[in-house]
Amino acid sequence: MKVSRQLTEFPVALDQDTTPYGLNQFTPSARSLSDLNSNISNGHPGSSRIAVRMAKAVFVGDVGVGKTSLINRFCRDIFELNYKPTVGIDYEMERFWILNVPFNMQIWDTAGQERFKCIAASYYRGSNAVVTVFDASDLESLSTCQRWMDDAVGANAVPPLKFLVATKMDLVNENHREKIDQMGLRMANLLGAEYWTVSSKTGENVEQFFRRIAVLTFEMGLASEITEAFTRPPKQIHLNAAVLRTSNNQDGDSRVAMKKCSSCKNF
Ligand SMILES: Nc1nc2c(ncn2[C@@H]2O[C@H](COP(=O)(O)OP(=O)(O)OP(=O)(O)O)[C@@H](O)[C@H]2O)c(=O)[nH]1
Repeated sequence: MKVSRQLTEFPVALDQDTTPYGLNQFTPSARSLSDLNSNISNGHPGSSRIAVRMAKAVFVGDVGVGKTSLINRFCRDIFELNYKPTVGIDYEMERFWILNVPFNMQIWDTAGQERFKCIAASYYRGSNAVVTVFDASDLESLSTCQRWMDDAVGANAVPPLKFLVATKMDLVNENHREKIDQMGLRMANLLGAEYWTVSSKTGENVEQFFRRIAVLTFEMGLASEITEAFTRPPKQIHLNAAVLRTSNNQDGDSRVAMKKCSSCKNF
């Protein structure tokens, strides 16, 4: 069962750049990815005391290309033919369980309309993934993808993962698919992005696409934590309340002294 909830208030935009690796620097191994893929679900495997991990994905692209429809298909399993423009920005949170670890994906749906650009752009920071969307039945929307991607990625000190998504594939004639794929792939290569084709109307590839974002951002977060743990100075290791300090005395013995952490009331 998928858990989805919409917040009535926007949480504060993440202002920390927590992602140290971009797609170019970090290529997950096929084995670890398949392991993760076989262990990912949107359901609850049972209660867990493990801390919830979090990632932020931002969707950008021209007016009416299908950003909201894609998110709605995944989060609510609905599709509406009536076009309702996004005003400013919208937000969804989706819970995944990966290897029994709870993982929340913040999904930020930005407005394609130029007049909302400033509002939307203020939410680009702290993204772990940027998804640039174009309409496969209107290739003019492909030409603006580089600008959307550059703007969203450029707001992050740490490069996020990049995805280029062709929507409305149900409107594309079979004979044109190859041409769309060629053009989409060429643009994706230029952007350094992973390329996907989806249809929010039929649901084609939608679930797989979001799982892919979840798996890659989760794995990237872990890699980041591991790197941080191994590069942290060994002389200061915070263990909840205590600060353990290792010092060498003149005889070369290693001693461990416990010091009260300044922020801790009880020790
Ligand atoms: N046939 C078809 N129509 C789609 C698909 N995705 C979106 N649409 C239609 O395209 C129109 C625009 O979709 P939205 O999802 O609102 O587009 P958007 O990118 O969020 O637009 P803005 O909020 O203005 O930026 C709507 O009428 C949708 O029904 C699709 O996969 N297939």
